Amino acid sequence: MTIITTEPLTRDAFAPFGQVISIEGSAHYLINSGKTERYNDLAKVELGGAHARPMISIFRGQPYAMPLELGMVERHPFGSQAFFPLAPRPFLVIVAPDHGGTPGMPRAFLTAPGQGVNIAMNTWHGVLTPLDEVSDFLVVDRGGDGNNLEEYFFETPYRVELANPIFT
Ligand SMILES: NC(=O)N[C@@H](O)C(=O)O
Ligand code: NI
Repeated sequence: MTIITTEPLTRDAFAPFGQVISIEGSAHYLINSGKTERYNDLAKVELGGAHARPMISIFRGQPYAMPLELGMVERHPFGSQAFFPLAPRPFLVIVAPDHGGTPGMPRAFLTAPGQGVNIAMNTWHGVLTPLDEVSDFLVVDRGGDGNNLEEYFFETPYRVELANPIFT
């Protein structure tokens, strides 16, 4: 079983797969008579296909034990998909490049507390993967016509390991 070791989530490292959603390092400006900071336009929402519309949902995800057995990745051909944690806890973001319609070697990013991601349209990714405890996420993705889910099952699962133990 091929081992994938987690790496820290950074904007540069994640750029081929989407954007990092975070207050840290983001431009912002005051609104509401100076009572509110607006961290503006943090990610690129992509909506394709017929009758496309944005959807806002909340996902309550069960935690996954580590090391993780990764048997499948998926992608959404008609839209991006953003996950922002409603509690400042790390979670796992697994993505993979596309090689002629099938996923290449996956990468596993471990978020810092307060980081979320927007996975670009048609990008291979693992499903929402909370760690340690049940976690709620605000999700922005695409509604509309057509099948917006393509799954790929690996012949042999990967084993995803934490670079450093984060939960004691
Ligand atoms: N199926 C669904 O809504 N969620 C997945 O797309 C996921 O990436 O978790
Ligand atoms: Ni998805």
